[in-house]
Amino acid sequence: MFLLGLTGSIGMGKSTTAQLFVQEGCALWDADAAVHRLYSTGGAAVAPVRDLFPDAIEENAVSRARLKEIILADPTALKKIEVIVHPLVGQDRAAFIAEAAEDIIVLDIPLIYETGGEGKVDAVACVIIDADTQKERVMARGTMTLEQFEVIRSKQLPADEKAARADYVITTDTIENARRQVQEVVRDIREKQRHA
Ligand SMILES: CC(C)(COP(=O)(O)OP(=O)(O)OC[C@H]1O[C@@H](n2cnc3c(N)ncnc32)[C@H](O)[C@@H]1O)[C@@H](O)C(=O)NCCC(=O)NCCS
Ligand SMILES: Nc1ncnc2c1ncn2[C@@H]1O[C@H](COP(=O)(O)OP(=O)(O)OP(=O)(O)O)[C@@H](O)[C@H]1O
Repeated sequence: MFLLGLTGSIGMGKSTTAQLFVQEGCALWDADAAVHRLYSTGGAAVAPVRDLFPDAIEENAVSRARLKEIILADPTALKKIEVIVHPLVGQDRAAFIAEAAEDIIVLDIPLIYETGGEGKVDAVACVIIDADTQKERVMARGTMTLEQFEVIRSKQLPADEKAARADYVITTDTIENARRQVQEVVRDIREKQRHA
């Protein structure tokens, strides 16, 4: 079993590329999706977030809209939320890995370098696209203001630094190109595993 970390800056194409790995027969665990589960009604992050930021709770779930307002108003808020969320995300990931049967498990982890996660995987693939396209794509989603996008981006390691540290770099200019690169990565890993 091979653990491949998939990372990249906000809006550079992690989720889209992750689905291309699934189409090549890889299992996928998604850190952002784990956060969604943790924030939803009954999720393990709801009570600890409520203790710190009661205004972030709506109908017994963590409201991302409220959380974004809080993060924008309070520069220390995101760090406090991360202290709650990241250990819970780690537990979710460990449970997934223990269950998976595929030969390659892709772990979609936006903050793999920022959180020291690279030591827990066998290799890292990083998606990359130029900064103008990144901004256009994030703004086109309509889920964040430019200011919110800049806050998040400023907390992330620069994209070129991530790419320089990664074992594989996937350019997300078109889907077809990204798919070819994903197939190449999968072929390389399966080849190496055969010789291991
Ligand atoms: C800031 C929040 C409310 C924004 O929610 P929203 O639904 O608008 O965006 P989403 O969760 O899809 O995040 C978009 C992208 O922002 C980036 N991002 C999210 N959290 C962080 C963070 N703490 N530091 C840096 N980048 C981050 C990631 O690239 C992510 O893919 C939300 O991301 C959050 O609660 N983050 C804290 C938890 C966390 O650290 N998650 C990161 C994965 S473990
Ligand atoms: N290879 C590609 N070719 C063309 N468009 C792409 C490609 N990959 C991603 N995109 C587009 O870029 C946008 C962002 O992609 P995606 O949601 O996969 O990014 P992400 O890195 O997962 O984002 P986030 O960090 O915010 O979770 C989407 O609109 C998607 O359609």
